[in-house]
Amino acid sequence: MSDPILNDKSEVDKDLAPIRAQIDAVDAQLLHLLNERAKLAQAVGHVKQKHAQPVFRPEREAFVLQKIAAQNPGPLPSHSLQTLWREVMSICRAMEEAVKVAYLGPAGTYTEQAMYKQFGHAIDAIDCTTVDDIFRTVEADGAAFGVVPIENSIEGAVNRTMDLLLASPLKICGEVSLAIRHSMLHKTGDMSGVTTIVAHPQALAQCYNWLKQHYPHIEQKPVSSNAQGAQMAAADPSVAAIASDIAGTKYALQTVAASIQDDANNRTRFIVLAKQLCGISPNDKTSIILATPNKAGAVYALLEPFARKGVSMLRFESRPARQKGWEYFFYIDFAGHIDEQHVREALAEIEANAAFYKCLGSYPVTS
Ligand SMILES: C=C(O[C@@H]1C=C(C(=O)O)C=C[C@H]1O)C(=O)O
Repeated sequence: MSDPILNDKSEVDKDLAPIRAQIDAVDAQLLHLLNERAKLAQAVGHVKQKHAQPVFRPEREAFVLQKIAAQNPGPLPSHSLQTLWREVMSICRAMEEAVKVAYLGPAGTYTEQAMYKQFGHAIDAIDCTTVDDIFRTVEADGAAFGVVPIENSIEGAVNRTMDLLLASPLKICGEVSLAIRHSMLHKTGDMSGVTTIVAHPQALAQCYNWLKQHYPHIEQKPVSSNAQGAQMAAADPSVAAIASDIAGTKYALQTVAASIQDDANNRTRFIVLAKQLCGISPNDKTSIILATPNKAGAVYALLEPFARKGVSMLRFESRPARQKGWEYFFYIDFAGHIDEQHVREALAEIEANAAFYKCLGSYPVTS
């Protein structure tokens, strides 16, 4: 007697065979088209080389991603296609040259995730130990780009990044927003012998209530990155780390508890640093730093051209000024690009009246 399961299987195979043949044919077309695209990127690379132009053009990539969403006939969701296209562009870009990107390492940090989200994986990633190191590396041409955290939805601004932006000649040419989900990680998963929980101070703060509820008596120790904490936990079972599941997998740790951050909508925004300025994209924002004379109504008066010229402010942060004479530096993000007429006019007035003015750059908005 014939085996019904085997029979079924051959029935399934018979039904699948023609569809799989079509998939193979589509793959062959995709393969051809992807290589055609790569050859065009190579041709673009030659032109750029001739004119000494940068390989990575964030504004052009933003246009490509916008077109993908606008022309998408479905059923694939646009955001998935955009993720795919970022990788396609990354691979095509690498045909011109693999761009060097400095990030806050070691491997397994959220900054690494943000970097790959922005640049795709076909890059030359350089891990740095501090935010200062990233600025220095890009300033010294050790990398064309740097990715650093700038603000978290719970903890607010990353002060070191803010302070370095004030002094550095580097420009902002992109931003990345990432959902931050922390896990409690341990070598075996058995927390009974754990005496120390390590993480970046921001991660410890983002899990404050959860830690108080679950491990109130275990000492918390800040380290320079969550991935460094994960490395420590991998080497010592008396240490547990708070980091991403990606870091957990990278360092062969068990997840004791997932999504332990106090706010489910915990997000961090990262910026991309470079020496190059970014052209106009479909949707831009601009970052500036200002200081006003210390008198009543000065901030209001200084920013009035924004209202008059129809420029929308997106973010307003202040940092104490260390120099004498000014009380605060104001870090302002607003909608628009410095090459747009109304923005240029508003900024010219603001610059003329400010005690201090610095433009950090215009760059594509990303969600
Ligand atoms: C091909 C280019 O170079 C890079 C790759 C891009 C792509 O693959 O679409 C787009 C912008 C650049 O970062 C280009 O500038 O057009």
